[in-house]
Amino acid sequence: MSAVRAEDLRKHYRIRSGRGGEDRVVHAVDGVSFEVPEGRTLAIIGESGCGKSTIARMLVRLAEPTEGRILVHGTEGVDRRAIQLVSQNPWSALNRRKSIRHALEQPLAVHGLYPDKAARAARVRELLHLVGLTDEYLGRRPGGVSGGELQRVTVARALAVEPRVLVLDEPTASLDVSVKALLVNLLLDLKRRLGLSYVLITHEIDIARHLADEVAVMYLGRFVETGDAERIFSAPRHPYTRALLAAVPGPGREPAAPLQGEVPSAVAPPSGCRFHTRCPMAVDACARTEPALEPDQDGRLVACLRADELLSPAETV
Ligand SMILES: Nc1ncnc2c1ncn2[C@@H]1O[C@H](COP(=O)(O)OP(=O)(O)OP(=O)(O)O)[C@@H](O)[C@H]1O
Repeated sequence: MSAVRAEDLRKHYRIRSGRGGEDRVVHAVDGVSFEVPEGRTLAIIGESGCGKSTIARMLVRLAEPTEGRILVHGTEGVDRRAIQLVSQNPWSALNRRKSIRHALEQPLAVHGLYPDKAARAARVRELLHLVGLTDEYLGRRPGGVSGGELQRVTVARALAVEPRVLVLDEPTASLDVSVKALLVNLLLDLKRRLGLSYVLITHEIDIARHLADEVAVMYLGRFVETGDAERIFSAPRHPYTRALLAAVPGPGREPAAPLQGEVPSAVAPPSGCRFHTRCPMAVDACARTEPALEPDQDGRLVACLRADELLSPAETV
């Protein structure tokens, strides 16, 4: 059974114009489907504004899908213990005036877990140790702890209710380069030890490279390429994936120029292929016909009218 299954998810936000004008509709997520096998990590990557966080919010039921279904371990109903969110900014996720002990006790109290005082205190210490912190952090407040340590606390807090899936929304984005790798290693370790599955949302390609088993590349509310992480990172096929990866320096390789221009408005996405306005490979048909995600010969899915012509550089040598 899949840890997470999303079927044709959509989230449209209606923005009221007032004064008799027409309402506008933001197509934040516009028909995406995916599965995360148990014990695996799916990374959803793409530029800011493509709809990644909206998917994260729907998965943990902070936002209701406009259409589509979400199943967590086969169950469609809301089970707030089964799937938990770790968000980007630990400072806004935690109450500055309360101790770390309080931050870890709170979810236990909300869900009525460990009602016995001594057992609850032991569980709080256990959670802290799980993320590599010692008892001396219990009495501290968020202000007295570094960013990397604080993000560990938010991970511990998410784990308090024993979820089977974590949604990691830009978990390392607020951290210094030197501590990003430490958090990545902790996440890998926890996944193995606790048998967790992850949905990782990130624009940091390096982080996705380290954590992901599978990748979904998102552009303006839709997936343009999905499949095995190793294959996609070593031989990206969709022009958008290629542009995203080319902008990241690799071993012995200078980064290519970043993508030109901005992601167009999700209120009126471009016709045909949504990426055609920025795509170096676009032909006339791309403005008219929206490409479907089609299987490639190596098992990934690519949504590009020119996919057959676009053998990746690694394959052309
Ligand atoms: N509550 C909302 N009301 C209206 N529009 C929204 C709302 N939340 C998100 N959007 C819009 O939906 C689109 C997708 O936003 P989302 O935050 O999911 O993208 P993202 O890829 O996660 O970007 P970021 O990394 O900047 O968070 C954007 O155009 C955004 O402006």
